[in-house]
Amino acid sequence: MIEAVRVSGLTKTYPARRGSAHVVAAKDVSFSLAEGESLGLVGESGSGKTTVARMLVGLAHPDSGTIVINGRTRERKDHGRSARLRRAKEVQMVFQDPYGSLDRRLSVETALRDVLRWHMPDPAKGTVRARIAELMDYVGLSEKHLGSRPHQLSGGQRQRVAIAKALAVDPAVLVLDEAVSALDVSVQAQILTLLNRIRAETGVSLVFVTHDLAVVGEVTGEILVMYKGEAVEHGATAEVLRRPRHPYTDMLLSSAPGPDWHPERVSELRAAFAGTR
Ligand SMILES: Nc1ncnc2c1ncn2[C@@H]1O[C@H](COP(=O)(O)OP(=O)(O)OP(=O)(O)O)[C@@H](O)[C@H]1O
Repeated sequence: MIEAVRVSGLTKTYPARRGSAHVVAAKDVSFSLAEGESLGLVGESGSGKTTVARMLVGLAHPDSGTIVINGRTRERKDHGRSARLRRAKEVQMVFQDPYGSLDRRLSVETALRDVLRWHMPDPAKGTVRARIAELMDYVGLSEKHLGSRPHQLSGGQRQRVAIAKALAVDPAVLVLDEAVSALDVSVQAQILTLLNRIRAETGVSLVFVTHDLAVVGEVTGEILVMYKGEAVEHGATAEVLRRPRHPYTDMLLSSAPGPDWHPERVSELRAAFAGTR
């Protein structure tokens, strides 16, 4: 099994601001992920999921700990064009709001072409066009969408374009931060199916950040549950969802609407969990 990601002891503290104390957003978080596998990072709002995701893609820097992707340890001093290109091929991120990664002025074709040109300064004739067609096919969009600008597409289609853009450079790891949270359930299901297919076909590893346990059950083999910056439970998704060992996971499951949902259990579990801290 080839390891795509190894994260060890990641810690990140945001300094105190006027009127508020410092925040330990991530504390000693460790996990690894094999090529072509997927990991769910779950927890309530503020539990530190996004902080870990941002550190993975280099948008935030850990105070301590290491990130190794494709066998290379991330160095803070890595900058310049070649370092940026290399990092882009290591890891890409898809956000909840596709406008975060899509320029409203650019057509789908131009957006994809720009990324590909950046990575292939001198492509052989027809290579870029062929790769655009391949990417569109991957994400289930047709040629007629090539001329569309983001606002002319549906939310699901925009997210497909954001995924195509992220995949354009053939990254080892794709980090998806609440990438389907804003979509209708039926569109969500289509995008999750698409991600499963892409993972199987390309071998890309997925880190799926979400507060939604139903989503995590659909697309991840492993789950890491975060609470106040710490990883409180980590295991096979099916096992953790079926038999959570930590009271916080139990609480998350009980607060997620589903066939076994017992709202009255939430405050009980919350109190029990507070007692374990
Ligand atoms: N740039 C920042 N400056 C100061 N504090 C921050 C910053 N980013 C995050 N935090 C704090 O760090 C903690 C973890 O935030 P983070 O966004 O990682 O959590 P999350 O689980 O992803 O939550 P959400 O789902 O709401 O984004 C929170 O208390 C948050 O307020």
